[in-house]
Amino acid sequence: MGNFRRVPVGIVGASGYGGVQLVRLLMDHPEVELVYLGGDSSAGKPFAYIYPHLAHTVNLSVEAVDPELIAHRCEIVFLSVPNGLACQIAPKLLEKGCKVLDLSADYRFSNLATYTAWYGKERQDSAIAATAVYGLPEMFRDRIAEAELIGCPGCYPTASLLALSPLLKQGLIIPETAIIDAKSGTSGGGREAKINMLLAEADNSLAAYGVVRHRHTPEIEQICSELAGHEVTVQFTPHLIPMVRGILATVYATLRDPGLVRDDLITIYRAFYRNSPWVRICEPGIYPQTKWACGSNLCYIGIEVDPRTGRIIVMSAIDNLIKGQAGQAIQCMNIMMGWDETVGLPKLGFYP
Ligand SMILES: NC(=O)C1=CN([C@@H]2O[C@H](COP(=O)(O)OP(=O)(O)OC[C@H]3O[C@@H](n4cnc5c(N)ncnc54)[C@H](OP(=O)(O)O)[C@@H]3O)[C@@H](O)[C@H]2O)C=CC1
Ligand SMILES: CC(=O)N[C@@H](CCC(=O)OP(=O)(O)O)C(=O)O
Repeated sequence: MGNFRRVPVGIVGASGYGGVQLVRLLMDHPEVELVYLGGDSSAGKPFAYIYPHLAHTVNLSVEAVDPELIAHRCEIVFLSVPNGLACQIAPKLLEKGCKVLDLSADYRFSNLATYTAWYGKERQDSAIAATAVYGLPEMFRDRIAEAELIGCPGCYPTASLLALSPLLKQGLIIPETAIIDAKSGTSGGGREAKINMLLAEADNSLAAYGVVRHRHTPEIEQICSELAGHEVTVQFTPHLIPMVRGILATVYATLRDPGLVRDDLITIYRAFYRNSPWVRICEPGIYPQTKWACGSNLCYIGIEVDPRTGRIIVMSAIDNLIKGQAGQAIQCMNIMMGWDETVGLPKLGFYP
């Protein structure tokens, strides 16, 4: 046998929806060994007690969060905790030499004043935040490869930015005309009990929320501005839809060149994403469904052009818990470690 060694990894927030996806995916990842699970109210419980369906594969218990102990055991740490906590844990782990992937919003913003304005928390870690890289591999693969700290994107920003990026980077639309109409399943709200996520509240109903003030707006605008090379504002409206997993973002924007037709745009998107194994551009006239992406790390993109209005309509479907959260974090880990970015990630969804 050779001297093959699996890299020890840990998850803080293992009991949550992001945490349980990470556990499932990392247990099957050929390059890593899951050695630590951390949490707050679940600390002290066997993971199999929280998720009995994984009892036959996971024999770890959830432990209290002690950065000293985590850094002693792990080389890579995933933080899947509510906003405002990772910025208290990550600096200690980085100081001890860990690579850190934060699934919350704490390290997504290059300007911490924007974070404080939208998340209401003052920060003391600006030097460390300045080293963080936004974990959208399709846009920032080279930076991710060099990073020690990743601020993984939100689920809506992932779907929205994969739809918008080719248009902004290549100057194909008037940026300020971009409208993002997005729908999410209820797992986007996490496992913690909330009244609006009760079956009786969410089922058989559909409504917008966070209209003109959802905190993903500045995150989407930050990346759009970087891609366009100037300050961009977008209109973003999220909706809660009665299903468990999935996001569909439908993006509308006015084309600069009204002569462009659907097939031109499909060719442009295919070229843009030719080295991105997790983005699939649909055939002409095919529009993606969230069900296609369910359980996989894929983002499906469908494209249409309306010659009457001069608008492009881009439809982007992901699994919010995989490409929108845990899968994308693992994709980033693969890139940071120099592994193929597809390793250990599901290529096929569940259908129907
Ligand atoms: N759900 C989604 O679709 C997406 C979520 N995100 C982000 O990912 C992060 C995790 O989300 P999600 O999995 O949905 O959340 P959940 O509510 O399902 O889980 C939250 C986790 O955080 C842990 N936690 C809470 N407080 C503490 C604490 N003080 N110390 C240690 N652990 C703590 C909880 O542990 P315990 O049970 O032990 O208290 C639990 O495991 C969030 O920042 C979220 O915004 C990002 C993209 C998509
Ligand atoms: C349906 C639902 O509630 N979705 C969540 C988004 C989840 C997410 O990506 O959150 P973070 O940016 O905080 O990581 C919301 O709208 O707040």
